Amino acid sequence: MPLQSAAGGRRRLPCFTLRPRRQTGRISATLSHTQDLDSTALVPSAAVDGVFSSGSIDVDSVTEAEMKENGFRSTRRTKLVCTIGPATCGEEQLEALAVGGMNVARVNMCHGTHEWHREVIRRVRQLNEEKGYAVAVMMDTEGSEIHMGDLPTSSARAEDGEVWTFSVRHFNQPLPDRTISVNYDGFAEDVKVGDELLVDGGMVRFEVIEKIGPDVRCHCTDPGLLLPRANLTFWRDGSLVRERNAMLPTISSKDWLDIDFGIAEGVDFIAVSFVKSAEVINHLKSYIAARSRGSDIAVIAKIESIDSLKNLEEIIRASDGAMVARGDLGAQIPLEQVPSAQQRIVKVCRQLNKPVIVASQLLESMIEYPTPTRAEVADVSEAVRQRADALMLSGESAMGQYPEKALTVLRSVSLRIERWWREEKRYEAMELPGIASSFSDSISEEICNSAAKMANNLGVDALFVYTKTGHMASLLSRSRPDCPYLRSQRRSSAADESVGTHCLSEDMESNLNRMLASLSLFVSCWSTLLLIALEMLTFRYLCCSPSRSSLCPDRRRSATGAATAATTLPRKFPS
Ligand SMILES: Nc1ncnc2c1ncn2[C@@H]1O[C@H](COP(=O)(O)OP(=O)(O)O)[C@@H](O)[C@H]1O
Ligand SMILES: C=C(OP(=O)(O)O)C(=O)O
Repeated sequence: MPLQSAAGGRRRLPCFTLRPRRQTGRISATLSHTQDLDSTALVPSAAVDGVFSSGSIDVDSVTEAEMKENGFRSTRRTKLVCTIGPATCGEEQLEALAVGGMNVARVNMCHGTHEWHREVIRRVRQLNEEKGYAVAVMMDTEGSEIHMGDLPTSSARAEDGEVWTFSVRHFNQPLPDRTISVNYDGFAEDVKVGDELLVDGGMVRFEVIEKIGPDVRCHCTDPGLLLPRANLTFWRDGSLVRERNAMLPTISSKDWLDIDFGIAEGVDFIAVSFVKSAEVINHLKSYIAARSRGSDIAVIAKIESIDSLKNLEEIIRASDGAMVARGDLGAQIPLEQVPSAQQRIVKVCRQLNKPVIVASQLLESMIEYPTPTRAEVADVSEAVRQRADALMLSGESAMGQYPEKALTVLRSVSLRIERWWREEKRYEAMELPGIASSFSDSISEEICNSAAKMANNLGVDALFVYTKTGHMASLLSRSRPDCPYLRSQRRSSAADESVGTHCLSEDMESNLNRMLASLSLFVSCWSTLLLIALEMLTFRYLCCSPSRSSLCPDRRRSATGAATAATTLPRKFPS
């Protein structure tokens, strides 16, 4: 369905943005698991993203297709992040991912040049503009990790018993045979003979057998594939050696240049690698605010180190979201602790109302094979069951042979588990401690918790939230209602109003009536659509008989200033 632009022109509007700053009046991408119609903010998980404005509902073309195919309640809530690399950087490949449900394109600054990343970002924006997708862009910083340099080929294989040299010398390509450059000058000084050297968290293992100046000769003990710029950690007597590494700044001078690039390119998210404390997040946020006034680039903290686990709550509070970066995390803590760390991070994010991405090796075997292992499917299912907001593909989409198939697996497993959750766990209470810092916030929180519960108990098709800042919508999504919600956000900045998006009236009833009329276009196949609407300004409970097409308000006001409304939308077309 072509969508009505805020300015009145007919065009498709990308849904799913993080912010409307350059695309005011369009739907923008979120990481929200909850799909909200009007995702102009980074909303934690649960709804259909889109904007209700000027009497129309704007959703991106993929969500629109999903709504038509699966119905409101079964639209996908789990957002999908794809790392873009050589396998997916072309226009056609990017479009195939967008069609397949990619919500966020991630570019990893560890690889590629600014020109390469700029071109990818331009292509994503162009797809949004021209074809109605709403794919957000996430820039991931390299961070101050110790890693290998580039390899002469896209990968190399280290075999059992082979001797390889890790060197801090600056080589001209091609590198000598079985030689790997290391980015950290202190490496040769820090390691000791007998240390264990883990590539990519243990995908390949070596033992240090000799140090010769800048060269460290190692014996391969666990063979495997070496990928360019893979992370390196070294272990001594069973413990990670991290003293020197822990002293490195979280954001290196190269990262600052990349961040400037990201700000200039208007990325939607900046993911910060190896965050150790909340301080760096606050610092980056101030930097972004100073560099680009009015910018709402969301800062995602990658939880991938012992320090980040130690300071988890304060880091998540300071950030706009978090990523469970299991690749590097698994190199810093024993592998068997990664699942419980993931569960903890997801839970803290849910509680603090911050979106969380579960990343790395979800479908690792699909780098080479067209079908995932059963264990990988179980891993994806578990992340969805934990109610993570988003799942991320890394090598599977960046350099794998089956990026689209991997995305299809993520999408179908997410949909299946979400449905299972709705059907089987319908009345399971959520453990959501209060997070409000004021009485009025507490009111919002209680309303949202109750509305989600009511929506689940009544089996409603959608929640409608009328929100000024997006806060109510975000609180609603924290409760992960079974149904999607539609967000009407009344924008208030001068910039927004100047392009005519300040379009909702104070009269909730008329907003709802207009929204219902628009909604009927999406729900032609259902007999009724039961809605609950929330508004903070006035308390109203609205309902209407299934046979009436407009709201029949049973209005009750209270001094608290909270509001809910429920209505049914009649069948529009014969089944
Ligand atoms: N921009 C790029 N250019 C080339 N290769 C890339 C790019 N982005 C990702 N890759 C490849 O995909 C793999 C997985 O991507 P990612 O998880 O982002 O990187 P890493 O594991 O190195 O942190 C990388 O190891 C690299 O081989
Ligand atoms: C996502 C991760 O980060 P990167 O790809 O930058 O190593 C990870 O370590 O899991």
